[in-house]
Amino acid sequence: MTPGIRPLVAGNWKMNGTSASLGELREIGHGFMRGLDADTEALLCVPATLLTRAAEILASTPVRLGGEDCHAKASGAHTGDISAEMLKDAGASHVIVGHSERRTDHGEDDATVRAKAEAAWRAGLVAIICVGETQAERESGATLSVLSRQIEGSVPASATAANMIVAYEPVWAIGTGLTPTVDDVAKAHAHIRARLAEKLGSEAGKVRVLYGGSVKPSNAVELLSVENVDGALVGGASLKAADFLGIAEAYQAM
Ligand SMILES: O=C(CO)COP(=O)(O)O
Repeated sequence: MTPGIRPLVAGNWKMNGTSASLGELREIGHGFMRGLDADTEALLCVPATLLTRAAEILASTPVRLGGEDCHAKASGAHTGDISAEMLKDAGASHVIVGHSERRTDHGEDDATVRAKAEAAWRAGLVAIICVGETQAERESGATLSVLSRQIEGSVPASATAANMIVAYEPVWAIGTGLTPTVDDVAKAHAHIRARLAEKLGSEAGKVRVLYGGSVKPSNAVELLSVENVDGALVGGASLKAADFLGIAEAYQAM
């Protein structure tokens, strides 16, 4: 945690969820209304097909909604793509950009990610910019240099703590059940904070830096109590209300 930063527990449903999953979403909303630590913010990033209904369900709860990606343009001839403006219109306040699955599956590079973050701001959304090294990069000792390059390339110079969140997601830890050691998480997050400070000055001290990659209720306290870890970006465990609420409860245990 970072003194003065309100932690955020964010879910990323990825390409999961149909109307049958809305019950879990409702339960998550109720869980946060039942008084989970008021100092912890909650966000669910869901497939665009669910946003409108999710917005209705979560309207009376403190849980915010996000998209999982956006196009860099506001509108136009881009079949199958969704703009930040459309996400906003459907009820989103946030959008994930540069997730490693987008970088890999769709060949998105840092410049694309930066353009998407700027598109998010144009639409009034908060951009959650993801960075993280692959297994091979980790094994070759390149973790910190990869993070430097991604921060340099993906984070626009006009980023602020109000319009951007950074998520450190080691690619090898996503969906594998593997997590870095607490020491490695601390080093990566301190490095990200330092690179942000070079770019954004004192504003960097207020930017939320989330950890993502196999976060679950049983490891949440350990991972979320690391210095400079200001919350979690949760994949698989955000699909079940009990698991997601269990992770959010980690902050009450601190
Ligand atoms: O990619 C992630 C969140 O964006 C992490 O996914 P898992 O929590 O399933 O490892």
